[in-house]
Amino acid sequence: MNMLTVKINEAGYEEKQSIIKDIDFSLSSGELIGIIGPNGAGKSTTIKTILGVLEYVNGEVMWKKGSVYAYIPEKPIFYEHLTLWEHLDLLASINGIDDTTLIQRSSEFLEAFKMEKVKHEMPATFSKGMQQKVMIIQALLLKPDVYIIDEPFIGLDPSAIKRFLEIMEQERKRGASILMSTHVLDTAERICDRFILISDGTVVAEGTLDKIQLASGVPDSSLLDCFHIIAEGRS
Ligand SMILES: Nc1ncnc2c1ncn2[C@@H]1O[C@H](COP(=O)(O)OP(=O)(O)OP(=O)(O)O)[C@@H](O)[C@H]1O
Repeated sequence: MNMLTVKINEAGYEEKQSIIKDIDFSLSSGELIGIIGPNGAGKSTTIKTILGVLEYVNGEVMWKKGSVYAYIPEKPIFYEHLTLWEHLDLLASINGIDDTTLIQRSSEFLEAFKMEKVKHEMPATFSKGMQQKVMIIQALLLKPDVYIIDEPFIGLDPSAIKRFLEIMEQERKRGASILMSTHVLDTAERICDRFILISDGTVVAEGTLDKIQLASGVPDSSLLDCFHIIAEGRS
C-alpha cells in the first residue's frame, strides 16, 4: 500500500525556478527509502517539496488519506524559552495525545536516548547531538505513519545511532514508512530497501542495491562506489 506518492515535474524556491526536476517515486507501508546524492544535489529540496513548503511546485505529492507524518530536520529548531519536557507536552497537546500516552512514550524514548536527566533544561542550550535526539524523540512521540528524515546520523554518538536504528526497525515492523536522506552510505546500504540517487537536481539512478550496482556497471560494488561512479562520473 502506498503511503506517499511523489511526482515532481519541477520545483524551486521561487516561481518557475527549477532546482529539482523529474523526481517520481512512491513509498509503501513499512518501506525505507534512502535519498542519496552529492552536496547541493537537491535532497533537502526534494524533502521540502514533499513537506509542501516550497514556493514553486509543478507536480503532485499525494499522501495516503488520514496518514500522519513526522519530519526530523537536519537543523533542529526549538522554542527558546521552553524546556525539553515543555516541548514534548506542547507537541502532545497540539496532536491530541493524552497525558498517560505522553508520559509513557516520552519516558521510553528519553531513557533510550539518555535524555531523562536533562528533560527540564532548555534544548537551545544542548549540544548538537542532544538537539538531534530531541527532534527524534518529538517525531517518535507522534507514532506517525511516515517519517521524513533529513540526515539523521551526523551528530549522534554511536550508541544513539544504534538505538535510533533499532527503534526505526521496530517502527517499520509496525508498518511505518521512512524516507531518509543521508551521506552515511555504509549505514544506508545496510538498512534501506531502495535508494534514490539524485545528482544536479534529478534522479540519476534508483532502486535496490542490485539495480544501482547494475546502473553503475560494477555488479559487486558498495553503495559508496556506485555513488562515485554514477553521481560523480568516477571509477
Ligand atoms: N532556501 C533556498 N533558496 C534558494 N536556493 C536554495 C535554498 N536552499 C537550497 N537552495 C539551492 O538548491 C540546490 C539544492 O540544495 P539542497 O539543499 O536541496 O541540496 P542537498 O542535496 O540537500 O545538499 P547537502 O548534501 O549539501 O545537504 C542548491 O543549489 C542550493 O543552493
